[in-house]
Amino acid sequence: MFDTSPQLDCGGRVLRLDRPRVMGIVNVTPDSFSDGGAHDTVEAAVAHGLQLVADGADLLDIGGESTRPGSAPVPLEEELRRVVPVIEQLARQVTVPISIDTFKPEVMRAAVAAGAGMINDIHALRQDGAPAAAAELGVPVVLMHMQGEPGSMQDTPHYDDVVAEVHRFLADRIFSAEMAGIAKKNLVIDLGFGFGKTTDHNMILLARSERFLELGLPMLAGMSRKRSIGELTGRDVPRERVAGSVAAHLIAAQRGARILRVHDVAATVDALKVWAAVDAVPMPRVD
Ligand SMILES: Nc1nc2ncc(COP(=O)(O)OP(=O)(O)O)nc2c(=O)[nH]1
Repeated sequence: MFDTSPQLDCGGRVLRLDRPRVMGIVNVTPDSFSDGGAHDTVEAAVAHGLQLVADGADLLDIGGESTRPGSAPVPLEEELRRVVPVIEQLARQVTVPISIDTFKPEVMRAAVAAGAGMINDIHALRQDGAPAAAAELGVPVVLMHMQGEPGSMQDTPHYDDVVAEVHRFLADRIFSAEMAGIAKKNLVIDLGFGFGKTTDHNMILLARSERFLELGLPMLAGMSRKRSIGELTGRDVPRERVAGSVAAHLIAAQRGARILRVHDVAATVDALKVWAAVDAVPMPRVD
């Protein structure tokens, strides 16, 4: 069922998947929905990445383009200007793997050349040139489900069966990636919480996320501070959605997610320590 090779080789930096791992988010953007502008200089982004590693992050995800609902695309040169120096400096200062959150093949190439060891593609390699770039770079790739485009995806998301449709999409993207020459052991799936989905859709996917383990790949979950958490908790301010985010990611971990993409690393690491202690208790013998 679940891929038995419990690790990813991220450009020489190994990410073990024997237990849920925490991916710390470093958004080098002026407009990310929850922390836009907080780390949009190289110095601030590097300092934030170092802090997240100190807080216990097992890997970092560097993003130079906000994909929040209604966001506008960022030109290639601007995205490169934002992320490459941050990756270069962090790769020299931390030993954990670094992921690049992009769907542009040119950014993938520049980021890996700068020291990134994983590609996090919210478009699941659908951009022209992305499959070839990912195959040539040979680093793990996150394939995420999205319905529509960030600019309009939350207008009227609709599914006849959200689980079946997301499952079918991911199975198709896995096949397409393998046809492009990407080894299956280098693939990670992501249900894409909040990407063309209502809160009901997100909760159905979270509740049924074990269904996706049959695809035989590690699963990433990313609900951190998102609108659905705000709707469920009544917390309008994204930074105030920590407890709800931690709860959602614990549930995702219990249902098989092995990478949790979060803003609040310390709180998530603490919660996983409690979960691991309970998870370690042996099942009672059934004689
Ligand atoms: N694989 C994956 N990547 C993602 N990248 C960005 C966001 C959006 O969150 P954030 O980066 O905090 O906001 P913004 O896109 O506004 O920078 N969510 C995901 C996600 O759920 N999964």
